[in-house]
Amino acid sequence: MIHARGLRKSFGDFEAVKGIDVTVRRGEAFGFLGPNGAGKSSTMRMIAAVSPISGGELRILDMDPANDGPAVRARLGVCPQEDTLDTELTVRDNLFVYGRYFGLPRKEVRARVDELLEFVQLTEKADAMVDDLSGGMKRRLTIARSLINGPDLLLLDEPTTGLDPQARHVVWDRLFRLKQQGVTLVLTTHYMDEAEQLCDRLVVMDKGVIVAEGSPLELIRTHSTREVAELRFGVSREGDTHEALAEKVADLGERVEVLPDRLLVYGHDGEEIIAKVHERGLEPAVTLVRRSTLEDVFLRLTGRTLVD
Ligand SMILES: Nc1ncnc2c1ncn2[C@@H]1O[C@H](COP(=O)(O)OP(=O)(O)OP(=O)(O)O)[C@@H](O)[C@H]1O
Repeated sequence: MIHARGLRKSFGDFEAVKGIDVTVRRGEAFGFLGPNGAGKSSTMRMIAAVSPISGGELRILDMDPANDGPAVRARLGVCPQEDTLDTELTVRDNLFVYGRYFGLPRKEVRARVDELLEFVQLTEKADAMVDDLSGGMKRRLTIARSLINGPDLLLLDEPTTGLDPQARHVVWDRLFRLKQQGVTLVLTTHYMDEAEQLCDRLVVMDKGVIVAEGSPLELIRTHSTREVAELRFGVSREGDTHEALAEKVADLGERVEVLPDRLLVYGHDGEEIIAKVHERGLEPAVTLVRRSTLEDVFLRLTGRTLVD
């Protein structure tokens, strides 16, 4: 579905995407995970055939977006990061008008609109104006709009950014269903939980390059340990900076990370690590054992958290 080799994007002297290789296969959910400014949106815009590539090679649906832009775009569904719904139209008309842009016959669009409203659970809002919808509903409407042409490939740029937890789960549920229906999904996100929930395979991007690639599980297995013991210390005694505390527990795990508010000790058995911390007379105010996540992978590979 997507084949990119050495793909680059520059804005003047600034190189936002520095030669990345990406392959997306039919039917998979593929993610670009990375913090703000990693180059995810720039990549997505090239894939959507709306931004010319600055270098390398890119084929979308076995076509060249530079020469076959309209043909590529006709087979894509695009859910952009910003809300681009038409506020002067009703929910139903937003879909109807968009469907007509693709040259679909009226009758066919009408049936498709009803089907999509049902799918994104907005049938009851069909005649409401867009401004009267919640953020989550608007996002679902944008997803419905991106599906109007029955796309082979659906591109979603940060599909749940700005939504509250419940609204995010509803969007995830819909995307999950699309995946089950065999739609190829390509999404960008800076939420590691979103990447873990939805993506079969993903690349971790930072500063325009790909720093890791694989399934969420493979990435975690390759770049992190099974468990993580989180230690939060209260007001520390003189000399007990986080760095000093980190040294005192360094041998308890395979690796220790120092964050502004806590220490992360990576190892096989988090409970055992915490027991040993106590044995040494160190008394963290709060402890937590959890499994490793993609956030830990990112931290390992870049020395920063995704939120940073
Ligand atoms: N049109 C543009 N002109 C100049 N610089 C740009 C342009 N678009 C993006 N950039 C720069 O390219 C870099 C990558 O931006 P991009 O939007 O691709 O990142 P991102 O990973 O999608 O981040 P975000 O989550 O903030 O969208 C940033 O430093 C950004 O400032």
